Amino acid sequence: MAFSRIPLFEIGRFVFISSLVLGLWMLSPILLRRIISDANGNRLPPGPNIRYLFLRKYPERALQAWAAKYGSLFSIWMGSQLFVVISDPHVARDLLVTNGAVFSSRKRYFIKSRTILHGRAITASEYGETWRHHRKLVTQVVTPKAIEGYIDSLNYEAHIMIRTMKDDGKFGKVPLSPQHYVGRFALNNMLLISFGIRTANIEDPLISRALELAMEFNDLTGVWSNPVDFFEPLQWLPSTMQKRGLKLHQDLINVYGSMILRLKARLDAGEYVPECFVKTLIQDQKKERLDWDDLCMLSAVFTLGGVHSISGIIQWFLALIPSYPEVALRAQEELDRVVGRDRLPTAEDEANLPYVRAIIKEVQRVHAPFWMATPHCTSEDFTYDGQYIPKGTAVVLNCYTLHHSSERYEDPWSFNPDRYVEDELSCAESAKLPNVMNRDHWTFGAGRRICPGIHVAERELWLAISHLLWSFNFHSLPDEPISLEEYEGNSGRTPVSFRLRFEPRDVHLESALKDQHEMTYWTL
Ligand code: HEM
Repeated sequence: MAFSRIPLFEIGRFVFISSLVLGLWMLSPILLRRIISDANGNRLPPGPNIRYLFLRKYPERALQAWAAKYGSLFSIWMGSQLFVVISDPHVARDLLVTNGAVFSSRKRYFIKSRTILHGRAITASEYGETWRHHRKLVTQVVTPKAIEGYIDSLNYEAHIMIRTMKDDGKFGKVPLSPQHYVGRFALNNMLLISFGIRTANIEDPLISRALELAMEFNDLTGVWSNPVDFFEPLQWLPSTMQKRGLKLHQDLINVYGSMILRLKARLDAGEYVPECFVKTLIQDQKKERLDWDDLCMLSAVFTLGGVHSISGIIQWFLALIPSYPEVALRAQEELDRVVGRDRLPTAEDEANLPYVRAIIKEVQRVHAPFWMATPHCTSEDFTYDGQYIPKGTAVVLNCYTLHHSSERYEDPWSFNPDRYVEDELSCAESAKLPNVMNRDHWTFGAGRRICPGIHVAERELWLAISHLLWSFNFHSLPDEPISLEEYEGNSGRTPVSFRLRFEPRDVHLESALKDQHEMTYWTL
């Protein structure tokens, strides 16, 4: 064998030199921080003098410690990629909003952008014409006006969620894991907007399949979780992550692409197809110059993006609420006073229920699903307050630190809905406040890439959480503690699976739901 003829000495020398090169590269920030500067000698924001290859679990804790040490704007290398991390509301506004023309691109992550999404799906698109076009296509189906057109369906899905939880929970006798029920609620809403359909019943196999794909997406697309994203030589080698990414790309096409083809066949045959996002995409395909990858990735990630995020926040609410019976009680008193016990709350009731609204905002603050938002990327060199941020730097919004700042929130580590009880603004309105210290939270990101689904997300969260509070008392199980520290997922976070008993508050639940049955709008 040729290999056996290489002297041991040569192998040892190779290992020694490679380790030395790698070691020097890992420590190169010591030097780079001294030599990288703009024309006026402004250096990079401060930060650790070592390159990291990844931070897999709970990266927000490291961000919190680094923000305390290096300040509100620090820099860090993940492998070959330079990041800056924003941990202050004023810096977030100055960079992401005021200078949005420079701070609104995306880094081309190897796993998320190149392997799974092929650079498509809005979230992975670099800043420019294509992104603008695709974002416009999405935005028009989720404007407040568009939502009014399907608000009854969102309301209906909230009723059905409560109904199935009541029935399967045998009136509070059988403990339930809420994941599947709230996941279906969020999925049905997105399926309606995207394809004009809903899953037929709680056993529909599409629910488990869609939730599985959303979970896999969250696991594979952590901001700092994959060394292969930041260390290029690994990209030339086959790896488990790449294999999973390729499979996920194919699975998304199999599930969502096949639905697109069926919808297109109906259109081609001149059959009735309800107004929905995918119908618009197909009809405008030529005008918008959308290829097959665009169609699949736009519709798949639009649908999937609105599932785990919304279902995650509802699950965090349910994980928290048994520990705060006084909060549930006060919300229920408010609901009973304003809505009464003859019907479930509707979207119109929201303005008259400030405490329920405050609970939702507080859950979004203490359990934002994306502690690091989705990193932006600079498209030009920029100098901010004497600190140089080169073109191509990835920019992380450190929501964990922002949401636990004692300058902005009194007693920030406690769950206290009262802090929002006077806040009459929606999250979308709050994001536009000129004084950022009054902004409610940063859960939906910031600037030109702020979540375009924010209006529909707010509507859904309101309906789901107000319906749950109106309907049930929530009981945790004595032998099954619920962790509020750990979570699943690397990009979007959801609580570790838990069970509760959902006990109907009284007999009124049964009569309020008596006309609510599973139905089908249209099938694909
Ligand atoms: C509670 C639910 C949701 C949360 C917390 C959430 C959060 C986020 C965040 C943090 C971003 C990145 C923003 C940035 O780059 O600054 C984002 C982007 C995005 N979200 Fe959401 N989202 C939610 C629901 C939805 C829904 C329901 C939809 C679809 C209707 C949606 C579609 C998108 C899309 C397409 C992007 C990419 C925008 C771009 O890159 O320009 N999201 N979301």
